[in-house]
This record gives sequence, C-alpha cells and structure tokens, in this order.
Amino acid sequence: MDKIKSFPKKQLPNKVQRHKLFGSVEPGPRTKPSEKKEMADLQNTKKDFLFDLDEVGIENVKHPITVTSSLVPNEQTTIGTFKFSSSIDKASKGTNMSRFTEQLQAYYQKGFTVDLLTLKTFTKDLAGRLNQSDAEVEVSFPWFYERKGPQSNLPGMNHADITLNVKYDDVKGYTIQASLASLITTLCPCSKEISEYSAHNQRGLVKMTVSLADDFDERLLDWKETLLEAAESNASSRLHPVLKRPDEKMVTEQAYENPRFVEDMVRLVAADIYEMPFVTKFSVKCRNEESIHMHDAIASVTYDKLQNEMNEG
Ligand SMILES: Nc1nc2c(ncn2[C@@H]2O[C@H](COP(=O)(O)OP(=O)(O)OP(=O)(O)O)[C@@H](O)[C@H]2O)c(=O)[nH]1
Repeated sequence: MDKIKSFPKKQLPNKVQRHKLFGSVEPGPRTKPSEKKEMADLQNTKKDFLFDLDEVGIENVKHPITVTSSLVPNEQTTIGTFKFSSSIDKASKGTNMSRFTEQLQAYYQKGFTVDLLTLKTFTKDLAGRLNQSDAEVEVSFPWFYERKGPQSNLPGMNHADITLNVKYDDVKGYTIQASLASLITTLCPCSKEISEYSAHNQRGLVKMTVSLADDFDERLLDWKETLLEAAESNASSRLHPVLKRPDEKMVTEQAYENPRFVEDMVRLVAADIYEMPFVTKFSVKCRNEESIHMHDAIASVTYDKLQNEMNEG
C-alpha cells in the first residue's frame, strides 16, 4: 500500500502536451456544414448507376442476443455475429448503412430474442426502414445445452454452432434457412472389421443446413434440439463434458457397437431429416478428423424434397 502511495515518481507532461509530443495538431479551418440537414447525402443520389445490386449491407456485427431452447438452459445470453443486407436497384447510389445497426439497437432495447418469428418481423421491418422491397438477416452463434454423463448423470455444458438466415421479399415472402453444426464420435467400421482387436475412432463435425417451411412454428417444436438429435443419435457415440470411468466405459462400448463411415453418417442423418415434415430442402456434411491420418475424411449430401418428388412421380 505504501509502495503504491509513493508513485508516480516521474513528472510527465500533461495529456494534451503528450498528444502534441506524439504528433497531434490543432484542428484546421471548418468549411463544411455540421448540421445533418445541410450535409450532402451522397448515398441517396438518384441516377443511372449501371447495375442493380443483389445485396448491400454490413457483416461481422457482434451483439449480445437471447436464445430460448427446449433443452436446459431454457434461456441463455450468447453472442450473435450478424450480417444485414438488402438489394438496391441501379437508380440508387447507396444504402443507408446506419439504419441496420439502428434497428438492431431498437430490437435489443425491446429484449432481442433471436428466434424465427422475431427474425421474420425483423427482416420485414428492415425492408421498410430501408425503403426497399427486400431484406436479409443472417446470424451465427454458439448455442449451449446441458449434457449429463450417461452413467454418472454428472452435468456440464456442450455447444453447437448455429446459423439462421431469413430473407423477406414483398413479392416472394419469406425464405428461412437454419443450420446446426455439432461434434460427434465416429468409429471406423473397416478398422473394426479387419483388426484382431480395437478400432480407430475420431471426432467428427456434422453440419446440417435445412430450408424450413414458411409456416413452421418453433414454439411447437425446437428445431435446434431436433437437428442435434439427428446428428448425435446416428453417430457412433455422443460427446460429453464430464465423464467418469463408468461413463467412459459406456461411450467406448457404444461406439464399438455402432461403427460409422463418414458416408454412413451423412446418409443416416439425411434419412432423419427427410422424415421431418417441416423441412423442404437440406444438406448434410460430415468431416472426420482422422486419428490414423493427418488429413480429414469428408462426405456430403444435398436433397430438395419437392424437386426430387416431382422427378420421381
Ligand atoms: N452507403 C454506404 N455507406 C457507407 C459505406 N461505408 C461507410 N458508410 C457509412 O454509412 C454511414 C451513414 O449512414 P446513413 O444511414 O446513410 O446516414 P444518414 O443518411 O444520416 O441516415 P438517415 O437519416 O437514416 O438517412 C456513414 O457513417 C458512412 O460512412 C459504403 O460503402 N456505402
């Protein structure tokens, strides 16, 4: 304490002098207006600017968000990384970029729960605020859920990476895409088959992207839990934050009883998603970080239910 009181020892120049020392200069003459109504508004210039733009906006916007879930915790605060955009036609020079974050703040003040219903309202409001006929929001965030050890029942937190993309268009209505990426265990069927004992296994990343029917109501079904279950229930075994020895024995034996190639993973998950009536199109990707190679094994499948059913019948 006494040591702290005896500081500072050195007599420094004051802060203004210090800034000058490091190159700050006096402000130059001010000739341009500082009142908003007198300022040039270049982005609102109307002329033929040659091309319509598919999208213009801002991305990599980090913001706290609230997420609800059917799994514990039923509500959590996490960090969303947003992209906001709309199209503009060739008659407009630019968009009004401040309006994206202005609307984000307005929603945040009302308690921004990131779910499909709110994002639908958000995109429609955004199109109105920008005086455009469409708007798009994409948000990615880690979603946390409690996971208990299979035998000990000891809890801890796992997470999956989520991306939601909602587009609103005055004419076409809404397009909703959701994706969830989760880690799982896969045990190699070939290794199990050919070896006298053991089998190599690895941590796999399953990424599912689904287009949701316009009338899907997530208050009736949590799509996050449903997709997570599709990935985990088809894996060799699930991942857990806390495992005691009896748990470890269980997951090891379960993986041995359920060997999976990377191809098996995407096909089995695809079959589960195919049976979800609220999904219209989907893709499933799996990447296994091989434990016997330096490289990864990958597989993917995409499926459009409407297109395929039309072709088949
Ligand atoms: N359109 C456009 N704006 C940009 C770009 N880069 C930065 N901006 C910023 O966008 C901000 C201005 O936002 P606007 O929403 O147009 O501001 P404003 O016209 O005062 O806002 P309104 O009253 O809502 O019309 C400024 O900080 C600009 O520097 C760009 O590439 N295009």
